[in-house]
Amino acid sequence: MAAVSSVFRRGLFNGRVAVVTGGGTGIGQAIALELMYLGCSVVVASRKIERLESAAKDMRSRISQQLSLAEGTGSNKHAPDLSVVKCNIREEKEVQRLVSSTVEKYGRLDFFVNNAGGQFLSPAANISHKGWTAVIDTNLTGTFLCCREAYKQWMQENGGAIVNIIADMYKGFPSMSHTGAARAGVDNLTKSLAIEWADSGVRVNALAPGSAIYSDTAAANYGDIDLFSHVKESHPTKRLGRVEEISGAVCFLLSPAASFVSGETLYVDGAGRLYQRMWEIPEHNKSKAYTWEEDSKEGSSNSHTTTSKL
Ligand SMILES: CCCCCCC/C=C/C(=O)SCCNC(=O)CCNC(=O)[C@H](O)C(C)(C)COP(=O)(O)OP(=O)(O)OC[C@H]1O[C@@H](n2cnc3c(N)ncnc32)[C@H](O)[C@@H]1OP(=O)(O)O
Ligand SMILES: NC(=O)C1=CN([C@@H]2O[C@H](COP(=O)(O)OP(=O)(O)OC[C@H]3O[C@@H](n4cnc5c(N)ncnc54)[C@H](OP(=O)(O)O)[C@@H]3O)[C@@H](O)[C@H]2O)C=CC1
Repeated sequence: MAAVSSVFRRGLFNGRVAVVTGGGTGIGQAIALELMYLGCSVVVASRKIERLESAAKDMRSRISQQLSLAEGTGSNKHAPDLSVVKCNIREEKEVQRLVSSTVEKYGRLDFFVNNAGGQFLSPAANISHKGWTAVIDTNLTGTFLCCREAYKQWMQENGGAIVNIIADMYKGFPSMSHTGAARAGVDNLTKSLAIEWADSGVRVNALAPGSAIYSDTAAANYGDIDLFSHVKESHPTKRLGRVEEISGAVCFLLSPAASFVSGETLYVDGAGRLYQRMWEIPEHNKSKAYTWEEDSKEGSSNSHTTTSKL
């Protein structure tokens, strides 16, 4: 049984309740596991209910084994609970039900982690309207709906903390322009909500994982294209990131250690955004320099008369 651990102190989140969208796979699963390890009950939500339920079964075993080992006993009065909810974050009513059923079941909602998301590789010129809409609806609108419902149904009156998982779109996102645009939208939404909801005691932050956090499900999304090996070679660390390197940072943002951190985007990317070359530009001579010589030539479309300059 694979281990679960944390650099944070055990019991840090005892009695707390979190929703983690996309919490059955990859990064979301690690976030859910670390929160549970720290005492938080978690609701994981996504579309594929069978995969989610099977993941939850495995997660419960891992956590109960880990907690028993750590306590040196088979029982733990703070044992955190794990629930699954089928939810497509693109559907407003499903998001409303996700939040209402969580509040109904647990009587509170302290943390909301907007992790669900994704995209496909494509040059911008080939993205269909439907494909663009699918990615924007998932990553931008879905995240907005989750934030809004968490706030309206619980956090407005009771406070809380939200973390929005975005992506490394610091320099644009060629080959995934739809997700770059959506995540930049969430980056900005995060700042707006941090201000609008400050008077309710709600902190809202974003976390941008570097483009190299390996999980089988993340890799499977790209079929035969070995995206992660490609990224690894051009990464300053010369390795891939691990899901627990993201979950620890999410736990930090949710914890009292970040009580004065809001409206921030934390890049967890091993400096990848500062270094990575992510798009090959073929040799070409299409970039024409502006020169005063050309500009002032008789008949040039850019030439100005003295009058027009005034
Ligand atoms: C050099 C670059 C380095 C990049 C590094 C990588 C960094 C990022 C890593 C990650 O994010 S890993 C996580 C990956 N996980 C996911 O992406 C999972 C979630 N993804 C999805 O659910 C889909 O990708 C989706 C498109 C967001 C939604 O899919 P869904 O199944 O719900 O939509 P559909 O209704 O099937 O499709 C709608 C529409 O979208 C177009 N489309 C979908 N997939 C592709 C594709 N592979 N290629 C081209 N176009 C696609 C298409 O128009 C679909 O409509 P139809 O044609 O099917 O009618
Ligand atoms: N891995 C990486 O290198 C990076 C990842 N990210 C982002 O991190 C997040 C987690 O990705 P990762 O764990 O790597 O990849 P995964 O593919 O494992 O995770 C994506 C998760 O999102 C869920 N999901 C997708 N669409 C929806 C939807 N419409 N409604 C509800 N749930 C949905 C999926 O579940 P289901 O199919 O059951 O709905 C799945 O659990 C994503 O937002 C991803 O884009 C960002 C940068 C880099």
